[in-house]
Amino acid sequence: MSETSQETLSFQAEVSRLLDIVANALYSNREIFLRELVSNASDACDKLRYAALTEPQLLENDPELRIELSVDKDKGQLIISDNGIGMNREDLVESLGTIAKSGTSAFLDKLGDKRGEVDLIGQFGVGFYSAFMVAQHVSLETRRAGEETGWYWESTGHGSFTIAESDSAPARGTRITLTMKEDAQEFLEAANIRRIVKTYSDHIAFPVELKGEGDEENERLNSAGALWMRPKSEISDEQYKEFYKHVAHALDDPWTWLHFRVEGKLEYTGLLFIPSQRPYDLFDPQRKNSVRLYVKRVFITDDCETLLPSYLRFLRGIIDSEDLPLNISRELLQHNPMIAHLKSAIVKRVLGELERKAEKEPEDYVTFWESFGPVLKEGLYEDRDQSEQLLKLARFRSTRREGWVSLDEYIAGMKPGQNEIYFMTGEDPEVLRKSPQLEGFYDKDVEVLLMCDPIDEFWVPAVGSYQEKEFKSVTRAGADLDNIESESKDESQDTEAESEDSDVEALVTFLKENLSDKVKDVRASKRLTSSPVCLSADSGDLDLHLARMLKQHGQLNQEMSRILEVNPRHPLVRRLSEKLNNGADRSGLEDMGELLLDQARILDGDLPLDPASFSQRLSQLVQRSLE
Ligand SMILES: Nc1ncnc2c1ncn2[C@@H]1O[C@H](COP(=O)(O)OP(=O)(O)OP(=O)(O)O)[C@@H](O)[C@H]1O
Repeated sequence: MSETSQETLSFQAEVSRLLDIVANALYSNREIFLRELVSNASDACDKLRYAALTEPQLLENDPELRIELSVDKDKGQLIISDNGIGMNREDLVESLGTIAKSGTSAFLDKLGDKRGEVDLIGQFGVGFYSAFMVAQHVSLETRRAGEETGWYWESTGHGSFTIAESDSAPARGTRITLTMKEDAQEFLEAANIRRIVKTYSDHIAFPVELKGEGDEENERLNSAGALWMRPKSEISDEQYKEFYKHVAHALDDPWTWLHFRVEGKLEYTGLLFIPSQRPYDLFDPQRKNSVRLYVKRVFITDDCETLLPSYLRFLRGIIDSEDLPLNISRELLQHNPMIAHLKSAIVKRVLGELERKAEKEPEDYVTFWESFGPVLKEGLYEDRDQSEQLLKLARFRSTRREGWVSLDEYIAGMKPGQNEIYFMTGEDPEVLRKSPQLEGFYDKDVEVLLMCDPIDEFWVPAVGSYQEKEFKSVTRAGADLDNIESESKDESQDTEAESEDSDVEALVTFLKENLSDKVKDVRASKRLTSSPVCLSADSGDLDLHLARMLKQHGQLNQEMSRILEVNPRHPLVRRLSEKLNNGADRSGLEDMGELLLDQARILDGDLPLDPASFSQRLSQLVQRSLE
């Protein structure tokens, strides 16, 4: 390196934290560092091949792209070279000093002291930095294709790295030298290197070679060639899994994969994976789709926004087209009608496969749903053409079952006289289960779906119905249980209910007058069985949970006026009613009315309208009862 240009730079704070984790207690199988470095070298070759489509001279002097591993036992070094795209100074500082991934800080915070957790770090993928699991010193010489200046980079992984111009960098591409830690000498053994490459990197599309000693020829370690072009029968499950880890930069096993070839007017091959673990940034709006697009085996981009709908953004893998033009820009490619065609074909295939899984392996399907259901549901809102099929695939928590229920199962279990699909939204199914609004539904054994993903608030109104059955929120007063036949009750109970209603009529009128500025209406409730009161929304009004969510996010300023339902069968309500009918002191009853309303608000997860007055009223009440 040339001394004059040498500079020492600090790693971004997140990188330092990550390196600390990586170097100390990361994976039980450290050997995957080699997979990561070979994978990067292969990506670098892919990038060069793409760049050479428009600038063929970049490949001119050295057209055979390849990756070479060599060992210097005396120095305890493993060297990984590629003749791919290489890096210039900016690339080096950007790529090997910072982490561009969004949500890194949040991720590291989450990792906290659970440092050993392979699962978590595996979702994140540490790539190049995994070299520090086995190396005490990492140096790198590189020259970007088509550029004059070569660069040197080195670090021991503690806080900083050094960068300088280099005279000895390869003519093109990157050479990484790992000086191994004392306890990582085993990775200098040819037998181990052979085994590791065969295990993890056999599918790499470029030759991976082990440099021969002295005059010996290089030894080819992998099969090379695009894995997805081989017939399915020649690919083992292990090979599929390793390929997934390479394309997805993941450590988990895929939940399933689809490998298909389509011939005819448009020809393409696809190898798509559904991960088994939910990536940590699945809901990050910055997150990109990462199905890689190839044209005739040439990698084009892993950022073709129009190739997948965003509700399938959990997919990983490749699509390799025979028809797309090789030489158009990535931007123009996005809008090529063939991409739209590919997209709809992928959607059809993936949803078809999910339907098959749901039917044939329902238990396994549920594990998929638990990871990716909330994302798939975005499709209900975004892609109305698929909503029928997506609704078929959706699974829900419900009041009547422990596990998950499909809409078809729900409909099959509907009660005589029930025409609607009842649901309730909230944050936690267990809290919802105890909601007073559900009492009447429990009483008549009518199943209610419990929806707890934020997206549920949006797709339900957009979709409206399934199999001609409308979705109806139980928090709307309109969700009337009168029409549904009850198994436990007979006609005489209905007339009884009517007389109960008329008993509390005066109380209802009284509360209406007194609370007119705080509620829209007061009604004798048909649904409450054990709670004295609850709030509900009028049929045209915003659902309770949605209104609360919007308020939290500053999207709704005013308080929505609600309906107060009182339970005519509850002893407290009946007692109040009697008092009123017997001409009791009205001001005491007014306080009671206020307390009932606040109680309903609390049951709904809200604060009393005026906490100070609430507390005062409550104290007075307790005091009186003690006297
Ligand atoms: N051999 C190489 N040739 C050219 N560029 C490389 C090479 N190795 C790494 N890089 C650059 O460094 C970047 C960071 O690599 P790193 O392995 O840390 O992350 P990644 O491959 O982008 O993603 P992941 O962390 O998911 O593996 C790469 O995106 C690439 O730009």
